[in-house]
Amino acid sequence: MHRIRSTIPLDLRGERMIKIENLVKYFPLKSGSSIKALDISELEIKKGERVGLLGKSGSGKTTLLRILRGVEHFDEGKVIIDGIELTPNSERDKFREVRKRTAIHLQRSFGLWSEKVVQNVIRALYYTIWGDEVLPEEDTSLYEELYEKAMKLLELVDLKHKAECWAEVLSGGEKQRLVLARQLAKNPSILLVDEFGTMTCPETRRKCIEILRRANEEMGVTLVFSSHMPEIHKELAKRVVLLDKGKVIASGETEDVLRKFLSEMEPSFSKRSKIGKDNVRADRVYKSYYVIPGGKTLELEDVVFSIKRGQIVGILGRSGSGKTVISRIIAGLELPDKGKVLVRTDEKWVDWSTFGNESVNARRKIGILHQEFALPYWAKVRDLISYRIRIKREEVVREAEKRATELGISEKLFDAIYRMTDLPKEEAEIRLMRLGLSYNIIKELFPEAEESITDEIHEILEGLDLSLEILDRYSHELSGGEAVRLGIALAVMTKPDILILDEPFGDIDPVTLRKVSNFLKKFNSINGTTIIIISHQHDLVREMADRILVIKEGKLYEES
Ligand SMILES: Nc1ncnc2c1ncn2[C@@H]1O[C@H](COP(=O)(O)OP(=O)(O)OP(=O)(O)O)[C@@H](O)[C@H]1O
Ligand SMILES: Nc1ncnc2c1ncn2[C@@H]1O[C@H](COP(=O)(O)OP(=O)(O)OP(=O)(O)O)[C@@H](O)[C@H]1O
Repeated sequence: MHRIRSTIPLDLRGERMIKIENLVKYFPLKSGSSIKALDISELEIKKGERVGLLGKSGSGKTTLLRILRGVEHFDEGKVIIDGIELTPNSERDKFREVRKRTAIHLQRSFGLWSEKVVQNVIRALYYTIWGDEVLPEEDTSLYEELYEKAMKLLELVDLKHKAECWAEVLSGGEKQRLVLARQLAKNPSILLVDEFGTMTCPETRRKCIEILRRANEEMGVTLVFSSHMPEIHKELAKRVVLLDKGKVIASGETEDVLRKFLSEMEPSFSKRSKIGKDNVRADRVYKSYYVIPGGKTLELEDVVFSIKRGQIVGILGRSGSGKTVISRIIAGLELPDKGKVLVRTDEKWVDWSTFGNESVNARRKIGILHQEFALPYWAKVRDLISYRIRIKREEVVREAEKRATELGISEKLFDAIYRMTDLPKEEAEIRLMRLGLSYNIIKELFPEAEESITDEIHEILEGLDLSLEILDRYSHELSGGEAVRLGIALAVMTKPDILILDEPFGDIDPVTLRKVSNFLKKFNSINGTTIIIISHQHDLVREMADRILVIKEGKLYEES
């Protein structure tokens, strides 16, 4: 291991909180082989330290955090966490004990209750006392006491104003802060945080950094976090540990470790795509959401813009400003309350509010990566690719239309069903249920069949720095960054005319990110694809985009 000068202040060189010795972790794969995810000979973290974990996607950060949380078993070595020694043969009780002393905030996984925001925190507070996430009866003194404490935590994470909202309707960044409030409610000795900054706007990110710093300084919580964002390490870490293929290869002062890591970055590709005619138009779009209780959550007013073929357009705005909503309106997955959104594919303008064959044809040319995308857990990567190719292929759609006619499904209903194929499965299920249908209708209309994985698809995977070996893995056998890159691959491999990427950079380290942004710029240059990117990584969006649109207080502005 390369030791870099450490600047931990003397007063923090206190008692040991975590000690790792000769830790080895393998993941057996369904295919029969296995992956060595961690191989750490030695690592020690003191009580009260703030340690940042850095490393390329797949280097083992999440696995290490999960082991420290007591939810992941390992194969060799010893890990001592707050005085509790874990080995591969430790009894379950030991792992349970570790879980009582730690709290974790996982990447893109919110695990929230389908209840009011404040009740989510009340449950976490209840857990600290009784070890179960129970919601006490309202109108009891216990409920009131926990309510008051929960409101203080919500104030700390700047969500007091959303206390009475249902958790589902929070934006990505708001959910992230709610998760932080829930973890702090558990009053842990060690707080483990996996990629908290990626789905939040710079302002919320600064707030989260402040929350974590205060939890560390005022509550004495030892903080171990992973982040792909150099600025988060600079602002929050007292020490950075660099992982590479499961090994600790450097540990020490933030600037030094970052410099070592970033030296691997490839040069940026200069984009040179041809810009064509308009192919997206928003005409005086209005959209608002209300929730009961909670009131108005969004009011977009008089949104007007057009985008040309071949342009890369970034959409920026604070957390909760409506970026995801706009992207879904562009994709025809939400309809405006007033106004129109039109897209042009195959030289024809299609208004998403008119259901029918033309909109089906346009949908074939749309690629979308959702912010809260989740790959089906048990699916093999190869099968996910086959499905995505089929669902956008013209002959397959024409066959599906014929089957729909035989089943008495109208052209308009077929379009409504086909739109669901661009939504995450859980959401599609809910929407289909509202139409009186089940998800089986999609399987019936689009029967499974194996597609060949062409050289072109191999090139896409490799361009996104994904090894072809993942084709035979299951989606849950991928790291967070590998899953997002697969998500991008699935969105681009059908060569859409319009590609919408909602937070595609979140879980990716800067070195891999450069490869991904270069890949997208080359893809845009070669295919003339219109790319709409929503991301809180503002510098990168500005570097890639031809234009920037900003949403502020319900209005959309062109940045000059
Ligand atoms: N179906 C819905 N019902 C009620 N409110 C909603 C719904 N969908 C979104 N909202 C609200 O609209 C606002 C904007 O949400 P959106 O997800 O577009 O934000 P965002 O700008 O993408 O934020 P982030 O950067 O945090 O992801 C939020 O306050 C959210 O609570
Ligand atoms: N459940 C699993 N089954 C099989 N392999 C896994 C599993 N989870 C992770 N891996 C593999 O173990 C290695 C380490 O993964 P881990 O998620 O710890 O990486 P990471 O550094 O957190 O990556 P990222 O930055 O992409 O989130 C990767 O090669 C990954 O593919």
